[in-house]
Amino acid sequence: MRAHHKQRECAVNPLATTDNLATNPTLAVIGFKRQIVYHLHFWAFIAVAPLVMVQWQKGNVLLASLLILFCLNAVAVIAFLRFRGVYFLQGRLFPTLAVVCAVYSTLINGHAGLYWAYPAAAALFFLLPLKEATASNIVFVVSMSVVSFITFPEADFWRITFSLGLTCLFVMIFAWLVGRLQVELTRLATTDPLTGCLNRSQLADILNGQIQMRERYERVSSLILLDLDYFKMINDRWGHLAGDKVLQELTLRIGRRLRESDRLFRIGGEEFMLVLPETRQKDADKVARELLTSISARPFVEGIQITASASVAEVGKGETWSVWLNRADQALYEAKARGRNQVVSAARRPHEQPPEDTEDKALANDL
Ligand SMILES: Nc1nc2c(ncn2[C@@H]2O[C@H](COP(=O)(O)OP(=O)(O)OP(=O)(O)O)[C@@H](O)[C@H]2O)c(=O)[nH]1
Repeated sequence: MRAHHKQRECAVNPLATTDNLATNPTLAVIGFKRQIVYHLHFWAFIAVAPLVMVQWQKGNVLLASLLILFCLNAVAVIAFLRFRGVYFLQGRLFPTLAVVCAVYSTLINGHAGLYWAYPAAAALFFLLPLKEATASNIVFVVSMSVVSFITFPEADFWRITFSLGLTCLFVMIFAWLVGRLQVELTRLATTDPLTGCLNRSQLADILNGQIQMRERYERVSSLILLDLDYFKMINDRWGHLAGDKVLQELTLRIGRRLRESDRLFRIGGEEFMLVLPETRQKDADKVARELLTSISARPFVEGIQITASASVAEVGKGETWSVWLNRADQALYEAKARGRNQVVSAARRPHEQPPEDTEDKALANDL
């Protein structure tokens, strides 16, 4: 029934994913974006570095200096990504310098500078968020139009304006579709298709996030494991499709009771896990009991009457996510063993004192 511990516990440095496989979809997307930034800066450096010499020899000191800045920024971005896993200056300098260099180079070098406007326009969509890239490109196309109007004959001005505008439009549509595809693929990879609950892919990350809140800010979260009782019998008696509908309705019933910040996972066939941020054991116990009541009180589709068992575990100090989950798992076994349709609170680890006790004692002393 349960195989949580197969999941790897290590947090992966997203940049390390240039060569390794990411352990969850979110890390895969971050790794993908970083690879784009990395390769763009690398190849831009290779292309632009020789131009520094060319422009210097031609006496275009300002343009050569801008290109040197461009190359230094490329080296810094690559180095920061490689060794620190962060963007140097948020990756903003490349687009700015690329646009300024292309405009200025066209102004002083004519067509020789103009050719660089096309890759610069496309690069903006790979480096900036879509809205920012679109706005920057509008400014870029307008600037290039003005420069073309000054530098070239009228026929060339129209050609440049339209061809550059069209290039921007095509890349924008492509970037927009890639963005949508990425959101859709992430959703598909992180959710269970039957119920829409989160699947196990982000389980470790979300539990680790709660553990960090506990360690850094003393914000205590709890988790609930909830498992339907004798679900096999439902499938056997009413069929698999009816079983599926029960799982879907169960998800709706649980969802109605949750807060926006709570997370609902389907971690096994008929086993669910709820992560309740900033919720102490006592309050999570109450939620679990209410959930069991909402499950057993009313029949499901086709009059199917079912109950569930649950366990509740508040995160303990110094616990890893697998230890935390394991405590909840043991308590769920206990709930099943005690006869099902009940909530069992996971035992604290021996050295931990429940904070409620301290509060209660203080209250007793006051009285
Ligand atoms: N309809 C349906 N059934 C599923 C799905 N996933 C798992 N199951 C079934 O869920 C049942 C789980 O059976 P068990 O693990 O024995 O659990 P149980 O019958 O609920 O018994 P206890 O948990 O001990 O109370 C199996 O019959 C699985 O085939 C699903 O997506 N849809």
